[in-house]
Amino acid sequence: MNSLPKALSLPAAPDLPEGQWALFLDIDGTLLEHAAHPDAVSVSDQLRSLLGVIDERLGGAVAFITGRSVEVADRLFHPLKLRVAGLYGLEHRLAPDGPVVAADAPADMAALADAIEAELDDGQVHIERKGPILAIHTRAAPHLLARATELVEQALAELPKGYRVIPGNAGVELMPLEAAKGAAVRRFMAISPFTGRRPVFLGDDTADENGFEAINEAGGISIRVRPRGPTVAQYQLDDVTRAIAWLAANFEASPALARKAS
Ligand SMILES: O=P(O)(O)OC[C@H]1O[C@H](O[C@H]2O[C@H](CO)[C@@H](O)[C@H](O)[C@H]2O)[C@H](O)[C@@H](O)[C@@H]1O
Repeated sequence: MNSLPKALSLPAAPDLPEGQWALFLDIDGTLLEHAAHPDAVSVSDQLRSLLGVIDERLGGAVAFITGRSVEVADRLFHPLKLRVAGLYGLEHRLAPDGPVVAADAPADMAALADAIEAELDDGQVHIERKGPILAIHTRAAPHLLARATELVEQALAELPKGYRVIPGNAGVELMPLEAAKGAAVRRFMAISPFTGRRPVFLGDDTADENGFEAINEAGGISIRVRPRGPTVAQYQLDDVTRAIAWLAANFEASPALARKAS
């Protein structure tokens, strides 16, 4: 990853000029407010319907790029079904009704998860087992974040090469190197209906930085929601509410933007 600039104050995301756009969306912290537990988030009917309209307006050039699995993304947004790169790109569904294709991922982390859980020995820490990815959520026990990070770093040192640790939002995740949002964005940009369009990516986390890099390289627009640390994103939006309002203003409501759709 490029070295990140120190500046935290970015210009606010501008209104987009007329053009052929492709839209990539992170889910948690970007479209959905954070909740105490990963299962406690909810999707409003308005958001579901907004995304459905945008998908139609952009001729299907819309994809979730998320750390959630494709299955969980589908469940959250049901009955809306979009294109998705799940597990940070370790799996993807390139067409809404197409198959979910999974990378040859390294071994399941369940045993490691059990060991870390036993070590933390605290009912308030939630360990999310996502097959080859392990997420430790300390939102309900912030005092355990440092210890959780230490345990995951120790596990990383003992694993074969090919993994990395990424800070999450109120937690930490251990994942294979192949799990990278930038690669997921590039995969979509190489196929219809994304190819030839200018990409926009909204994300809010450290794991989104890699996606922002791919977007910047492609001459697109990278937007970090509520930036709290260094970022390569070009623009910012202050919170989830503003991110959704920006999406609506740029891709749904404006008659000028209706002309942008394919
Ligand atoms: O790439 P994203 O779509 O942003 O997903 C990142 C992770 O999001 C989820 O965890 C985060 O959101 C939870 C619900 O608000 C919150 O409880 C947790 O503290 C956050 O870290 C999800 O559970 C992870 O699997 C995703 O990787």
